[in-house]
Amino acid sequence: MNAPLPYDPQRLAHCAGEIIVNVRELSALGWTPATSSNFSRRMDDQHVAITVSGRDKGRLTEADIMVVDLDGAPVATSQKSSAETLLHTQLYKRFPDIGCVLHTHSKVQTVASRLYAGPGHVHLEGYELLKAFSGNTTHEISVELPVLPNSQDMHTLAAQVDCLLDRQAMWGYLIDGHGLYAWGRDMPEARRHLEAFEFLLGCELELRRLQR
Ligand SMILES: CSC[C@@H](O)[C@@H](O)C(=O)COP(=O)(O)O
Ligand SMILES: [Zn+2]
Repeated sequence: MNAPLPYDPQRLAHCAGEIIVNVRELSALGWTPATSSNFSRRMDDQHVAITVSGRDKGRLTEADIMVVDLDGAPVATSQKSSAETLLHTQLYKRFPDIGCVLHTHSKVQTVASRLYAGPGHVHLEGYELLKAFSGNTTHEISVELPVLPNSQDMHTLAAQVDCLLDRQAMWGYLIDGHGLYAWGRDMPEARRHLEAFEFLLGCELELRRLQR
């Protein structure tokens, strides 16, 4: 007889459903080219539903979502989780109220990451849409979106993210030449943050083009 699962399978089905529906829409926008991007949802205080590595994110089914623990180790499966699992689990481990992490590779995000890698951040100021980030109530603020150097070593990247989180509150970061990470307490909040970053980065790129 199989050992009982250490998590609630109905909770996994719910989280997988949420990921599949939302990621299909993000993919239709062209934000997940060539199997890139990864997505996760907290299931409980010890388990995370996350995309299996290498899958076409525009065609996810329940078989493409697996469970890892907060250290990123697979739970009750031999599937291989996202190559960037550690960047998800570090956020769930650090912030018990974070419930969803979304990572995409849109062209806007990738171009912006290249242009702002030098300064190491994108300065966003004066936009009404800054109110899309939870905690902000006015356009009269500024948000610094960090840009980290890319690495294939997730421990190096995670250490850089931890350093930033020690210094500032944030809802996302860019990785140079790579893409964007954004998160929130649940799927709608994470998605709102992701869409707000995408829109604001698009505005900054457009302004640079017009001011040339
Ligand atoms: C297809 S290149 C992109 C990958 O290297 C990676 O950055 C990515 O976002 C997807 O990796 P994955 O292991 O499928 O989660
Ligand atoms: Zn990636």
